[in-house]
Amino acid sequence: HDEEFPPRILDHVMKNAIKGDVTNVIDVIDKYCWSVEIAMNVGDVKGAILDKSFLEASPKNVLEIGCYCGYSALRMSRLLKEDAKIFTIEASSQYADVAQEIISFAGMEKKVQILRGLSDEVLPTIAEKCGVRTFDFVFIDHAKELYKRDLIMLENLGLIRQGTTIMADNVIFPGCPDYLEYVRNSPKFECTNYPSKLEYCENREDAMEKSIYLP
Ligand SMILES: Cc1ncccc1-c1cc(O)c2nc[nH]c(=O)c2c1
Ligand SMILES: [Mg+2]
Repeated sequence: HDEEFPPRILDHVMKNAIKGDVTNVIDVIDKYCWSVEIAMNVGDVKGAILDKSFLEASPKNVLEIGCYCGYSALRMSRLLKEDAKIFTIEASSQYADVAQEIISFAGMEKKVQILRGLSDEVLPTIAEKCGVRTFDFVFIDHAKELYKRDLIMLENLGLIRQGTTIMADNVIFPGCPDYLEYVRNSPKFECTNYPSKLEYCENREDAMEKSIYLP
């Protein structure tokens, strides 16, 4: 991916969005990505699917794996209930720097905490570091080859509980066949597929997969 997109979107947001207005920041990012250049945000169409599952779950503790520029963290933060929080893991310090700026510009820095590092390095200590026992909602949107490994890690570390909702982006494109096979064949997960399109595209199929953990 174009390494230079993050600084460009940050600059565009600072110049064109309303400081402290999270809905406007989201809208400005979507308009830019539809009109100027595609970026790997979950986007507005799949974002609406994420919103709906998020509201149904009404979570207190939220985990995101793959923050990128903070777009999906902002989408979820605007729907958070009182004293709820989002913890988002980002391995790229360049992405994390930009995400921090965008999240702060939108006024959501108290609701979203970025954890810098690789998911398999952050997850083992996240409970005590963040003062969280289990997560109520998890959004997986990082590298497709790590989805299955990280879900198994969440289970083994006891970071998900009876009823936790796990949403996964890109289960068609780029696609994560081993993850899908794992959750759909496991008796511990109730899965629902939401067909959609790749962000900011009209003609490429993608989908989100919702998995409710029922151990
Ligand atoms: C945008 C895009 N274009 C062509 C090929 C792949 C992608 C793409 C789309 C996404 O939503 C992604 N989400 C998380 N991590 C990714 O690597 C990723 C990549
Ligand atoms: Mg994605």
